[in-house]
Amino acid sequence: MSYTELKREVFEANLELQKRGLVIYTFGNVSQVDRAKGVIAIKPSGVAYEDMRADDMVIVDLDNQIVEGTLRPSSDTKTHTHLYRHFATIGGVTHTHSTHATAWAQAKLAIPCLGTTHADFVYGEVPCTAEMSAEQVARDYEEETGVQIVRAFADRDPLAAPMVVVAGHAPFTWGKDAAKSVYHAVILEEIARMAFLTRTLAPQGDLLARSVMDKHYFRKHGKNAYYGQA
Ligand SMILES: O=C(CO)[C@@H](O)[C@@H](O)COP(=O)(O)O
Repeated sequence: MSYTELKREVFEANLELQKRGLVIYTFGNVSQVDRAKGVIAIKPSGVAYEDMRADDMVIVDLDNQIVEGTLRPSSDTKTHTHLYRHFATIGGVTHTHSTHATAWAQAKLAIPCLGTTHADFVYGEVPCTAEMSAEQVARDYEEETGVQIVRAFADRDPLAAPMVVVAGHAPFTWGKDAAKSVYHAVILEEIARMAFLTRTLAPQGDLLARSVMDKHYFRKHGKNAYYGQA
């Protein structure tokens, strides 16, 4: 894929965030990796969606060095590249501050699987990362955000739950490409809203029965050796 094609795909995925109501002003960012070239295209930092053009997307290598572009890459770039380096199967990453997913992140709570809507997309809970140490924050907040996300998936397949809420911050999602990572961001905000409302109605309510979760998730995604550990 040429840089022009990569930037176009990432540009359109970023615009979809705004179309879906997941971001305001300059919040959030989407990227996509070209593993053959060892680069990503990512939204420029601080640029409003309505002012953005495809050529504004910044090409960065996986060591966070700018390869092409005149604008500053997103301030979250190091989190994106950390995920590409550690999750070998992903092709796109999305970060938003969508309201309900961010509320779960700020509450430092994983999003429980309370219904089949959740189970259609995520096997088990949507994890919440552990809080960072003061040393990690001082060292490099964005890189350490990636570290915390990878740690949250130490015993989970990142494709079994292509999303996470970062404690005290907001959600990150991923997928096979930028468009799929945005799709997962839309799904995450909806299941986060449903879980919040469900917990408001029934604070002590039960999780979805494991047999029902298995049926719904495996029907859509198939079963592999990973499952049974979540
Ligand atoms: O997470 C944050 C800030 O907490 C960022 O997503 C948000 O401010 C957008 O930053 P960028 O414009 O991508 O540098």
